[in-house]
Amino acid sequence: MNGIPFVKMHGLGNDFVVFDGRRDPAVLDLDDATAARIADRKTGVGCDQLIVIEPARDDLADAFMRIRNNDGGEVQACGNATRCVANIVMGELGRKDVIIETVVGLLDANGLADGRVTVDMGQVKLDWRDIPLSDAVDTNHIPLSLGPLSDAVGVNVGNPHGVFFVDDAESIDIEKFGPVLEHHEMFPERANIEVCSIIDENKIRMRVWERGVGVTRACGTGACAAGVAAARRGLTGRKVEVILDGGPLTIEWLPDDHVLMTGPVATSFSGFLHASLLGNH
Ligand SMILES: N[C@H](CCC[C@H](N)C(=O)O)C(=O)O
Repeated sequence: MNGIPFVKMHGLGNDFVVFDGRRDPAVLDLDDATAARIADRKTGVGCDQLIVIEPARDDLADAFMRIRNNDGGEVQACGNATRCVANIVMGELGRKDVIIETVVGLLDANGLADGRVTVDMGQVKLDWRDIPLSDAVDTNHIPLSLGPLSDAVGVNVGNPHGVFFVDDAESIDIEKFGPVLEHHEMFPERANIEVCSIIDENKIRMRVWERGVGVTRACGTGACAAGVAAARRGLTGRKVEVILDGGPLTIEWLPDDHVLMTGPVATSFSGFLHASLLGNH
């Protein structure tokens, strides 16, 4: 069978096509259009994010992870994919602690006995300039409202998030409000939009509209943003379980502003990408 090998993986249903650019240089330096073609759920393999594992640049890292959304755009962070890539690298190296490099820094990952993976997603940023926002506002109360959503919390987890709290997250038409908020002028780099309801001081229900993708079953960086936002508002403690459409993630916001995310990894299938999808006819 010819073609470029890939592995189809997911984290709570947030799904990925994972290529190994260390072995297949043809998948290095993909352009946005090619990435979108591969991610297309009808004529490509189909995924929320397209991931390419590359050789590490930093001597401390075991591998570099490049992340592209379903729309082909390259982004800075993807928590669920980080667990999947870490799981691959742990298997290659035969150890449970690995370091995954991204465009925004080094992420420590640790494999647990139950098969889940904990990733230190780095230090969250809370200043308006770092979200980023277009106005110098208090990021704990962003003056943004649309329909039933108002008073967002801005959090950067390597990527931008706008977190809204409501009484019942399930009742919000996120397909209607998500795209408008994703592209709102308040977010110069657009934003991932989370809609959350507090179950108790240790548990949050969250749904997500992802930048460059749409509604996904789970978003690791979004869960980190929701956990931090809830703690900032005094709605929960600093360690919470975030219940996503696809299942739970455990999030802990440490005193040094690092955020730990723990969750599962799953592999669906392996395959071979036909060269025509790479634009090589
Ligand atoms: N699903 C990913 C988030 C991808 C974020 C991406 N949509 C962006 O544009 O930042 C996660 O598990 O963290």
